[in-house]
Amino acid sequence: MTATRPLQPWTAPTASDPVSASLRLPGSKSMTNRALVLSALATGPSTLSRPLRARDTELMAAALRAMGAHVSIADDDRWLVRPHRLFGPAQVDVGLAGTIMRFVPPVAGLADGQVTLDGDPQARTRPLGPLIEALRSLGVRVDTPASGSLPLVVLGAGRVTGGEVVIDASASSQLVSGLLLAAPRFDRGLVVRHVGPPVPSAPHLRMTVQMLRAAGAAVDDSTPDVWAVEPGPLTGRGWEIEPDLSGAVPFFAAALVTGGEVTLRGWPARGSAQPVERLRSLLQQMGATVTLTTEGLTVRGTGPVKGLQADLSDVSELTPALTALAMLADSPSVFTGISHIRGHETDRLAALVREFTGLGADIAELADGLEIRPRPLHGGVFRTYHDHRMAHAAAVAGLVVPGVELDDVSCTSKTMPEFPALWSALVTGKS
Ligand SMILES: O=C(O)C1=C[C@@H](OP(=O)(O)O)[C@@H](O)[C@H](O)C1
Ligand SMILES: C=C(OP(=O)(O)O)C(=O)O
Repeated sequence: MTATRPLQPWTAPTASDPVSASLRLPGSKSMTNRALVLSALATGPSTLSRPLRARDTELMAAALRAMGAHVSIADDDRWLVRPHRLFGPAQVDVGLAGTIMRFVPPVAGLADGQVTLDGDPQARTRPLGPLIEALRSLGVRVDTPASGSLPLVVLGAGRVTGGEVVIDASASSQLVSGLLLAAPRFDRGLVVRHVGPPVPSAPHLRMTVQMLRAAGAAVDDSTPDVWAVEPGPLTGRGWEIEPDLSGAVPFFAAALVTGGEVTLRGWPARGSAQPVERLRSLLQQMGATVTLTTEGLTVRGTGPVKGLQADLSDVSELTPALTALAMLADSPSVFTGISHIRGHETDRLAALVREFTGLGADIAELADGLEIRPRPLHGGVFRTYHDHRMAHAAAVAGLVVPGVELDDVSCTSKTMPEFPALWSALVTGKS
């Protein structure tokens, strides 16, 4: 729906020295967009401190505003949300954001009137059908094309009865998160039961439950694959948005491949909503040391990068950056549990294989993952397919492979518009 951005070709800078940086990175996309939704559904005003300002979050703010919420994002460090009765007609541009296309339709069901959602061409191919079916089974009227995806029209009745719903959420955890975030406002609350192959991204589901509880909702997630949300008010509150751990991973990868050191400042001393222990373990297995001090979260490269055999289903959005690391390792890697990332911003398994093969890599697609046997790479064109994390992967490889030419780096605006500048500063030692 939004005008297409002009492509921005970019040559990934090569590092001649180990990187050494202490960075303050933008806020978490996942936390910012959950906080915006919960705030719009609350009984009183909320603030978001240090939110992420990027395409995904600005479009979420616009979506909620289009449905009647008062959302002010003028101040970079403090966004304000004043809830208001939700109503249509409203037009929502989801861009390429999974969080908008999966979190907004249940909210639209609560609005009084028609809400139309559409997005980038690639958004129309991302899995949405199970959520639409779930909403229909709850009595929400949703019109879609025969493909069962975007563009869709939610004919909100101003209320949703709620009850119980069965869904196959193996294509994306966001199909469950979207239902849960709006569920306290359903007349009877909601029980979501997943039936099918495993739901990926468990830490994101835990984040959904944690943030719902922080907003005053009663949620029972004690039975695997079942989530029960009581009906009740959500309270307005002050949300402290943590720095984005997934966005930090390419910077940490830079520490590994150059034998340098990167500190992510402003990391919560304890109690993060993001899977930091899991990341720590993965990076340590690849040869890093990871320490948490009062300054922040520090990753150091200690020698050669080591290959990794890992099921990445819980942290699948890290696959592109970890694949770049694996390319530069001293032994093979196998990543499994990530068949669903074929439905991310692009088919990431196919895209990673195609583009790294073009740089000379030995990389093969598995039924549910990737196999990488490191060998010397060479420069060349690397297509990013509108996918911010493809750009991150190319940037990591480019640190040690001269001449990695991205066809477009503007896709990083999805979650970190400042990525090219921050990356160049990291490499030139000016961060
Ligand atoms: O809920 C969220 O904020 C997210 C959930 C995950 O989606 P999938 O379960 O589709 O992988 C993750 O990959 C995405 O980047 C963000
Ligand atoms: C899968 C991702 O995004 P989305 O929230 O659009 O699903 C991602 O950021 O890696």
